[in-house]
Amino acid sequence: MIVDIIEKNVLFSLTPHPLQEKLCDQLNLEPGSLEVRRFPDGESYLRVLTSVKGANCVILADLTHPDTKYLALLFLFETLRELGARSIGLVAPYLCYMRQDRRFEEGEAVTSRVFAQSLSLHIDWLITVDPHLHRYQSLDEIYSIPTQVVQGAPALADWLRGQNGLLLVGPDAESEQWVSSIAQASNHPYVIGTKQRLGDRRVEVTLPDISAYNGRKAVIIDDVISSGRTIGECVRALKAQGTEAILCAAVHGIFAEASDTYLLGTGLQTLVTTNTVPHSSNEIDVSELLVPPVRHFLNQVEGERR
Ligand SMILES: O=P(O)(O)OC[C@H]1O[C@@H](O)[C@H](O)[C@@H]1O
Repeated sequence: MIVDIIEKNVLFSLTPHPLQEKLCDQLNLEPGSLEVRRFPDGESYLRVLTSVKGANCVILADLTHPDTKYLALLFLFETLRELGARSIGLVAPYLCYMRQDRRFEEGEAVTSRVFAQSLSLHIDWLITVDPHLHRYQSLDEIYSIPTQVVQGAPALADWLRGQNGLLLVGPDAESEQWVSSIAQASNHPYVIGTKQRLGDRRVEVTLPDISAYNGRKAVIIDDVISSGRTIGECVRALKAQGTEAILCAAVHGIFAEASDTYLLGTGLQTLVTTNTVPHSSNEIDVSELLVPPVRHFLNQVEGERR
């Protein structure tokens, strides 16, 4: 008997995401349908409404505020498996729990490692954009599944390319990896500041003397904006040196505790982010950067089947 192999690739997302439709269109994925709600006691209800028997499932997840979303995601992964999904991959454009990458104080949980170990138990592959790799060299140090990292820098460089008279500003040593590659690709000079973190919402940023770049617009570049204090401090330091035209472009705009409102109050003229995290500042689309790695993993699974 000859049995036809029917390839079925379905994309699910627990919450609306700006990349959902773009990825379905560009990768020819079927949009999966879910019923998700909360019971009065706060527990999650989840029902998969699309048939997934034999299908490769791609889950697109906004992992900001992960503690409120992670259990529902686990329910989704395990239910898809029970319903016969052939493979389950996760596209987490923003990968949470990457910043606590060591035990800074005795007794602290190294949450990046615990989270990675837990996620690795439920999925076959993971794709993310610019994870906060600071003390880890690669995701392989904490994830035991195949992973691919997409760099947001080319998308930011494209946005900056046609603009003249800019000075790119990285708030701290960590940001140099992104800022230097964006500066090179977009042909703008850059400077890097020094940051001292004094608490969750308290940082101090010092910038080098930028008088040689008088008259240029400053564009602060960072990977993630959470409390917004790093960017806010950068704005303050730029203003102290007489720079008034200040823009900010970041990969992941989490904007915790309405820090977008706080930032616009600091005198920032423009604030743009990529669409890794849904927000009104999402001017830079990264969908095209995500297509090749998703295709890679889907082809790999299909290759194994044949
Ligand atoms: O200052 P907030 O916005 O809270 O945190 C974001 C900053 O903290 C760092 O880990 C990031 O690279 C970024 O510079």
